[in-house]
Amino acid sequence: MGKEKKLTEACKVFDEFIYKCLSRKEEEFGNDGRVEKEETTGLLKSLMTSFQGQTGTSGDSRRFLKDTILNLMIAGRDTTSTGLSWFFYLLAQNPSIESKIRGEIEKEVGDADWKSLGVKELRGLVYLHGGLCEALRLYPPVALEHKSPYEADVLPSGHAVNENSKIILSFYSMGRMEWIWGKDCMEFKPERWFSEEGKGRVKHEPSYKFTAFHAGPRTCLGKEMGFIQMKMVAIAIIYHYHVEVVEGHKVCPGDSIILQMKYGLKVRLVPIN
Ligand code: HEM
Repeated sequence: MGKEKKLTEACKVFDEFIYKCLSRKEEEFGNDGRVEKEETTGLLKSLMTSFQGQTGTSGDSRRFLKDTILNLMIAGRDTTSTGLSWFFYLLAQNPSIESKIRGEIEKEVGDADWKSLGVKELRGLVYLHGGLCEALRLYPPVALEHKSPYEADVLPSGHAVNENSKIILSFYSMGRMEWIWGKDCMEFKPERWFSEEGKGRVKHEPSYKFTAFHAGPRTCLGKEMGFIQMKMVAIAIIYHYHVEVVEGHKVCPGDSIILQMKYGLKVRLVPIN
């Protein structure tokens, strides 16, 4: 019926797609299904190597692998794309920051072969890193979280909770609280993330303060990967284009688990000469 039927059909499409990818890789490995460690490149091959013989709770090793891949796809897709949309929206409101980031990219990356860009080169892009952190602070893709305690407990605030309590955390609100981020908490300010110890270094903020990736034992496993993906896309766009939001286009959050834009982000890309 309705949404449930659509969801069941969508799950089937996902499963078929992932099983097909698995079959292709299995063919590469030959009939005995063994994967030699030295040959392993890419995420799928790495997972297949590490999961050999493991079945998870399903008791089926192929299903376990499929579910893990699906989990990574769901966790890592809309979060990074939503983070990037809000980042470009904020850049469009702050063209001077866009220019500073472009200057940094030209200095640190320049005409380098884009395909060979690695984590080392990305580390030097502190302005870009600060800008992305600001976008995630002001518009965290996972804006709300809820948790229930395992057993009755007392929170550090003094509030008593029991196993039926539902604790709602608003990362969106926390990113905009003056007592956490200071008087300029509503400003998009990449400099907030510069270390005071030395030029060109990023300031570390504890995950219980910068909560976009959650904190504690169930913190995001793909944080570093998410930053790498967002930086690669941001560099490629900012280096070549100035981004303008189309005049009159309405930007506001939609009603979804992920803080997506209700009407998307319509932009005009103006080539940089
Ligand atoms: C801007 C990008 C991202 C943001 C803001 C983000 C945010 C989060 C948050 C808030 C959680 C906690 C969810 C919860 O407890 O209910 C989480 C969990 C998780 N994330 Fe991310 N994420 C991002 C990118 C990624 C990427 C790229 C991957 C992997 C490809 C990934 C994999 C995961 C996984 C596997 C978990 C579950 C961890 C666990 O429960 O033990 N994330 N993420």
